[in-house]
Amino acid sequence: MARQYPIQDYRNFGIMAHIDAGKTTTTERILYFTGKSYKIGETHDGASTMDFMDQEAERGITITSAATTCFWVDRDNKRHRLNIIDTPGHVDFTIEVERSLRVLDGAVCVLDSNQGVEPQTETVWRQGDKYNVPRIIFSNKMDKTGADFFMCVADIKDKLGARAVPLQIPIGAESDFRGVVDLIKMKAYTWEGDAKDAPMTEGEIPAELLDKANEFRGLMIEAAVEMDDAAMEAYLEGNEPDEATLRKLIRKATVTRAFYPMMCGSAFKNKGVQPLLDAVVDFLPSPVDREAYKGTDPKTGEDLPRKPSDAEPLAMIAFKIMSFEHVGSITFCRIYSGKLEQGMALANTSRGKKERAGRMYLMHAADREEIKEAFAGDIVALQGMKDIRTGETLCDPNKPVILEKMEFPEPVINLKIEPKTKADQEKMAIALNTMAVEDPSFRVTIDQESGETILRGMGELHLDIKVDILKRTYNVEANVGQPQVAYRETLARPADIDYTHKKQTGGTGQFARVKIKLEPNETGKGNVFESTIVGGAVPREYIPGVEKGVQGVWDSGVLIGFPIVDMKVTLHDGGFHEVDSSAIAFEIAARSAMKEGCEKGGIKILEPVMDVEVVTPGDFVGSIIGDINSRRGQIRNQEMRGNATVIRAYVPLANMFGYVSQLRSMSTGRASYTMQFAHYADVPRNVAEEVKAKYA
Ligand SMILES: Nc1nc2c(ncn2[C@@H]2O[C@H](COP(=O)(O)OP(=O)(O)OP(=O)(O)O)[C@@H](O)[C@H]2O)c(=O)[nH]1
Repeated sequence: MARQYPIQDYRNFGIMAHIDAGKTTTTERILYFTGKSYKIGETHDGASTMDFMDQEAERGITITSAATTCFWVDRDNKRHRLNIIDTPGHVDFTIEVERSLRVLDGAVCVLDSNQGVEPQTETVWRQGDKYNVPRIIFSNKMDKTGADFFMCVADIKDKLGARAVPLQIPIGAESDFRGVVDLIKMKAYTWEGDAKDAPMTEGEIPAELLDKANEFRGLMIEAAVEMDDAAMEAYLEGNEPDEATLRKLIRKATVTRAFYPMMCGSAFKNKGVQPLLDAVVDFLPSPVDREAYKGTDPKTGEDLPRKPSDAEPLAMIAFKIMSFEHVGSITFCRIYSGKLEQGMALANTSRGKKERAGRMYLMHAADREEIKEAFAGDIVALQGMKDIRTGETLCDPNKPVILEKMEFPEPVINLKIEPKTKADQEKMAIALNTMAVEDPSFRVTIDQESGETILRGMGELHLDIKVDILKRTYNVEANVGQPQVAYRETLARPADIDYTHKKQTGGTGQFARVKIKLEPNETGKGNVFESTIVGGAVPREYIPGVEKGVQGVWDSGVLIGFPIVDMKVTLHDGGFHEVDSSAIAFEIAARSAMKEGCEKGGIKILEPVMDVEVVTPGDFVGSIIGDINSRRGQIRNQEMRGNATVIRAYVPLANMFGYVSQLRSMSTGRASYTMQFAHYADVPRNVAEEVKAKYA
């Protein structure tokens, strides 16, 4: 069967926003208007269709990024296939935002018209910049008290340094918000009442808005004609581009990110959503509007870009793995090139494994549709993949390629967890394994010495939710410890060690001698092991044993039991015994040499430092700054955002526990904060003593 929809008519897009700007509501209205969602669910009453996990519905935030397929008919009666990728807005889940941005072609950035650009709007905006994602801005909540569209336009320039070009202006605001003026058509679109089935009525622009509409239409046209010399010339001669040309120019500007079209409405009151869908189709890129996707040849390491075409060999990225009741694990993939058919053999080139395409689905908001084949540009859900992780490439085994990888941040918080019974122990192991596969920013480790299970994640809330899932979805009874900072250890000074491991107790003895040099590596460069042995002082087959010993010490740490980072180890000499040497002997020797070397060179403790942003009314600035200082924080800057003050600071994570409630009580609940991992830094001497006393 051939493809049903030309790739040019696909729109793979996401919706991004600060928490509570209305992303979920906007998504649901889109699903309603595209005819796929039959019931409008409100986020906070648990009936939402996108937020289908209990934990999300209860907390009223979106954690998972589900992909949803729907269709929109444009003004020429052409059906377009929309794949919506939901992205969460909470800082603890930036990883979800990043992975969504990696696989979508465009995005709608939802603002709260009363708040303008909020801290997380800024974060997701910058992430969008990182992945070159074209965007449309939707100024939502125009019905809310204090809603101000023009403030939002200015805010985007001030805070994001981005050029927003309104394609609409609002008709009324706050409780008087009635609709929008379309500056391309120069018509008014209004909705009578707030019902979801209220018809959209086209009419003339209200007289009192005509001047403003003309002013903004002028600005829009000026911005658009910059995209084309002929159009610019014609415009300078007094000829405005016609409607079709204007759309074409705006599309070009959007796709190349010359500017960001700006729309407005109220998702909640069902106003402005249909024009937003028209804009998605008119201006956001289709898969073919983006450059060829970067890839490398797994054998040669050479560049091997893949064009968005069915004629190219199959290549896709697994961007999300989720388990569903009765179905098991589902792998969401974006097909970049080629055609996928049921039963096809696949290569996971990132992992060097074979897979087979079993059942395949298109996911709609509440149901799924089984399909037999899929094409370049599609987002498909595959059932029954054997061994795959987020970010890995699946492709035609005869035309192997590895598509560009995703970056995952290191977890900064640890949580000890202890199952209550033996039965819980077994359930927990299976559950944690599934959860770690689903979320690459969540890791599980078993402490080698104590045998304890440690959950590692991006923040308190992140791990809180994992524990919740464990208890409720998997029915595991467990005792949970206090969240702990994920410290790191690193070498202070170089050290050279000559170590001999010798044992002679009946039977075969053990012998291994290693000479290793330990050096601090550049910050952030990670651990490196190198062997410069040439003359066979350590036979080649024993070198992996040495590396294993070194790695073991890196993993377990030597001072406080946290992993060692940024250390370079060079094996440059050694010795062996014809009979008594073995890989194990060399591993033991390397381990002891490492411990001796770390002691000689000295170990420093590193702690994660967070980039914290507090938004507060002016009255509380003094006490908030005082408090940050007392948390060993370092104020970076302070500026006004609307009528609020924004304080940015670096604060050690260790001193951020329970900050929510402290901030709340300092500001009578009016200040809010967000934070994300910034970097690791040396722990001051007095604090190091405390940390040692606690963990050593
Ligand atoms: N007045 C008004 N309220 C809205 C509008 N859109 C959404 N809301 C409300 O704002 C709140 C947050 O909306 P959500 O859609 O859950 O926002 P979100 O951005 O998905 O939030 P997270 O999932 O937590 O990131 C809810 O109480 C909505 O009912 C709107 O257009 N006008």
